[in-house]
Amino acid sequence: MTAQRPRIGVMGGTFDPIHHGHLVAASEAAARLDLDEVVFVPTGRPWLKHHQQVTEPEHRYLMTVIATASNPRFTVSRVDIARPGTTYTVDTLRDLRLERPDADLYFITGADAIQQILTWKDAEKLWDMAHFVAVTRPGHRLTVEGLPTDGVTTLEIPALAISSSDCRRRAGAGLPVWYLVPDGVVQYIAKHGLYRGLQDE
Ligand SMILES: Nc1ncnc2c1ncn2[C@@H]1O[C@H](COP(=O)(O)OP(=O)(O)OP(=O)(O)O)[C@@H](O)[C@H]1O
Ligand SMILES: O=C(O)c1ccc[n+]([C@@H]2O[C@H](COP(=O)([O-])O)[C@@H](O)[C@H]2O)c1
Repeated sequence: MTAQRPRIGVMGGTFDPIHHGHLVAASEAAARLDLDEVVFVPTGRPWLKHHQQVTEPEHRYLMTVIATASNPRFTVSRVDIARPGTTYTVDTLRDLRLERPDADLYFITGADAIQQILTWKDAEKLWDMAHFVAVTRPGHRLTVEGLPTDGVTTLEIPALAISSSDCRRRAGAGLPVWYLVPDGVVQYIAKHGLYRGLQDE
């Protein structure tokens, strides 16, 4: 009998900060697609967010570690923050495949991100590197029109109308972010004074 290849979810994001919407997306994808692990990959320099100020990678990485620490199936990778220059998913998947040649990768994206995927660098190469899991997100229509049908699975997940930009705005305005992000992340934001005095993006 041949051993089954490990099934690894990849949750890429800027995570500025990581919030419960990200965690529910990863948890639901893991349960429904029978994933052995979900690797969270904080971006280094996300090119589609060049119009906004992005918190330094080490803070975003540490918040992601704090948020995922209690889940034995969740891990965090430094591949994107360790690579100099702009972050592209084609490089993320190449690096992860080198680290885990034995595994099948499932890249998890929200409805907003999947809509843009054809504009991503080397988009045509992505379908051979991973299977894509497009999850529902409040305020965004989930459509996979024009994408290869065998390359993408759509998944309805519990709706959490949370965004990192709203969390940043709230923290900047002195409003609570309790229960939008994990408790340890609330404390990390306060400890390091993140998003304080943030201008409107
Ligand atoms: N509430 C949510 N429900 C489902 N998916 C989400 C949710 N929030 C983010 N995602 C998905 O998680 C991935 C990473 O998102 P990202 O780190 O950019 O967070 P964000 O909340 O969209 O940030 P920002 O508000 O700064 O744009 C993307 O694929 C995004 O679509
Ligand atoms: O490869 C690209 O060109 C590309 C463009 C935009 C976003 N991505 C990836 O999509 C994931 C979510 O990105 P974001 O900007 O919504 O946080 C993250 O892993 C990014 O690296 C990738």
